[in-house]
Amino acid sequence: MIGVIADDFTGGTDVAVAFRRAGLRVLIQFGTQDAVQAGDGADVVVVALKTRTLPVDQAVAQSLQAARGLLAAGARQLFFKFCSTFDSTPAGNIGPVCDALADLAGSDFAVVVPSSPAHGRTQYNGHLFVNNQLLSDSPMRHHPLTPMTDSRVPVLLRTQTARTVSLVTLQEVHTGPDSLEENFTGLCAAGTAYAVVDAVDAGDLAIIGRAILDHPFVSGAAGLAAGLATAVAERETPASSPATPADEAGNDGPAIALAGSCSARTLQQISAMQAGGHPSYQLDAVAVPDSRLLAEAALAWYERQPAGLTPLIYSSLPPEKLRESQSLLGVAESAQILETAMGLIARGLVRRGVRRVVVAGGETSGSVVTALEVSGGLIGPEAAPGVPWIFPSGKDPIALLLKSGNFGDIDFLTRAVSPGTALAPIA
Ligand SMILES: Nc1ncnc2c1ncn2[C@@H]1O[C@H](COP(=O)(O)OP(=O)(O)OP(=O)(O)O)[C@@H](O)[C@H]1O
Ligand SMILES: O=C(O)[C@@H](O)C(=O)CO
Repeated sequence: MIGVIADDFTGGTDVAVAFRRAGLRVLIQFGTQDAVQAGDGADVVVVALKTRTLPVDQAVAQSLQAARGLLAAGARQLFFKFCSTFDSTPAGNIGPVCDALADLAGSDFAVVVPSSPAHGRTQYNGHLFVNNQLLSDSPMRHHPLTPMTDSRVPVLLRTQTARTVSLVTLQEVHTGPDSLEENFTGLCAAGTAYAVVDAVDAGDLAIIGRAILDHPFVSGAAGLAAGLATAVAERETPASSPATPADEAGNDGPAIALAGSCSARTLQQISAMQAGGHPSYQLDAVAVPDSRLLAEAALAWYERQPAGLTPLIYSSLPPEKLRESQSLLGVAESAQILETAMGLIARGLVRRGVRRVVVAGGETSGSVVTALEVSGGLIGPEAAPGVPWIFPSGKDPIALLLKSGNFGDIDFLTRAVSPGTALAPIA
């Protein structure tokens, strides 16, 4: 089994689905728990954490706890999933977490591969590109928590670790898996702890995947997972077949869309659902600044809806209205009221028989997952690149779709709530 430690929730689902695409059986667990549940014959277990912007010592401690759980559950290889835009600061957390996990795995050499071509992230001569733009020229340079103003991955990593970092170029990758493996052995013998490896497409990542199949510790984004998964599927028959409709029976009942993201794409997806005739209900925290009352009113509205048309409950506002709401209630306060309300609503809806819960927004997803007491589940079909259905292992036979604010095309929400979509990929 490969044990993955992801530094955020949506990164966890992204890496999980990259493994699943190659036919592997993948489980995801949200947060560290007493023990990692490897279930019956999982090929990959992902522990999704929220450590990306925590203080270094906390990020290291949580990552180590997750990794120990994965090793105890039988992981033969540890994979640290960081963001494909190398989201971090000079203090970390990628370098310190890699140092700690490498030591735990007894590894004195590891690859570092941010390239994720499916998301438009590629690396050439150590420079990271986002949709053909240098990382430092991309919108990531304005990120509020981890502004990325240098595109040179080896340089970024050297500020975060005292260990030796080397670059392996695309030309070296193109020599093929056997000579790449020899290259890695030589680098390791010469004292390199981390090889930052170039890759611009899936073929490059498949070569790297073959060369690192037996490394005790590797690090990278979902692109590396795809390359590794290809190599695993070539060498081994997956321990168990991927999720089948039979595994997922019972998940195709009534659906709901819950939107808390105020991103431009989510606003378009909400309009598309409304234009398609789906009844919709807006949570207004300014009029009713109380989570419980907001939730009760929304659930009462839900009970009045005719059967057959999947409703949408949302709090999303366009930027100027959002600013108004935030200035009246406070940024953190309004978010807290609405996130708590969404959690209560999700719980009330599942009690009323809803079986497919589609959520837009990372923070909103976090509060729904917590309110539904979802500790993890089986990764199912992909609704959009990097957005898989999740079939939680808990008591309720539900299917969850957690969508990052900007992910998916305009009709994504409409398609996601259509009957049958949890059992088959959405076209
Ligand atoms: N009407 C509103 N007034 C104030 N805050 C709101 C309103 N609607 C939503 N919010 C808050 O805005 C935040 C949106 O964050 P969320 O992570 O859910 O979406 P996102 O940032 O677009 O998604 P992602 O993190 O996946 O990119 C949440 O905390 C939510 O509660
Ligand atoms: O690697 C990525 O870009 C994503 O999986 C991610 O980490 C989102 O936060």
